[in-house]
Amino acid sequence: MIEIQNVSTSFDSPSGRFTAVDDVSLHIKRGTIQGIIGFSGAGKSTLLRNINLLERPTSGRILVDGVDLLTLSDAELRTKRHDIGMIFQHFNLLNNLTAQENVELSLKFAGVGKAERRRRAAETLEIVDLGDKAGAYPAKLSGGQKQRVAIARALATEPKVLLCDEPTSAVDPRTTASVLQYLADVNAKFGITIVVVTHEMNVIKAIADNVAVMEEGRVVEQFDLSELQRPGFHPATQSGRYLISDEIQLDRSAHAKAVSEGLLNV
Ligand SMILES: Nc1ncnc2c1ncn2[C@@H]1O[C@H](COP(=O)(O)OP(=O)(O)OP(=O)(O)O)[C@@H](O)[C@H]1O
Repeated sequence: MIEIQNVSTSFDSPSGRFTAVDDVSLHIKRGTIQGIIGFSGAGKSTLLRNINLLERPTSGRILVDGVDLLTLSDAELRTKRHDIGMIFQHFNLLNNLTAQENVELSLKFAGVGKAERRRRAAETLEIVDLGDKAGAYPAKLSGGQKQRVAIARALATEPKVLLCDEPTSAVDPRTTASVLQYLADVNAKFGITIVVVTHEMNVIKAIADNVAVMEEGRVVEQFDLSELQRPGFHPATQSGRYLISDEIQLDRSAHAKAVSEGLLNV
């Protein structure tokens, strides 16, 4: 589904060229929830932003559904990005628009007509249980509600991939569980492939199928969440204490059902 091949991303800095992502290769299977974890500055957000070319890699290839994004024209890339939704730590909603209008805006950019925009935005807000907040401005919403509007906005164009950059870092622990539950449900219901960047292992443990550990721009280790008890983890994984974090309890029955029915091939 997502093939990250030998991707490097460098920036100019006052002290010279700085490599934020250093020769990373990662294969993310369709329908899985892939976690990316690491300390601050490890390159996680840059790698995530490489996937939709919000940050263009300096070298390497990014394939989404077999399409090499770096070969696309600007117009082709704009169209392809409708398949790749994204949510951010600080929600990135427009404060002068209502929840409904924020969601409609992404549909407008996707070229959807006015009546259809209205219908689809209302429908998508229902998915995150915010139908009753459609007319509310962001200032009147809690952090969790804002993130749910952001999820609705990302889902409105019916993406195949959802990129999540620290989706729960700006909300309290109880709201974290609720936001993660919506992400888990969206994955199970629509088979959307999700990539979650976080520095919190309990987030990864709650929803991810696989995790990649980043350190200094490199993926130093990848493992399946079922392997947590095995010995021999990389020092970065051990020093991050990623193996012993607290648990967040979610209802994963929809996920288990989707796997047993073959909707999700994890
Ligand atoms: N546009 C940019 N220009 C220059 N340097 C950048 C740019 N974007 C990121 N960096 C640098 O690249 C490194 C990796 O940043 P990145 O945000 O990807 O890390 P991260 O693991 O997501 O960290 P955090 O958890 O703090 O968000 C950092 O040192 C950062 O300062």
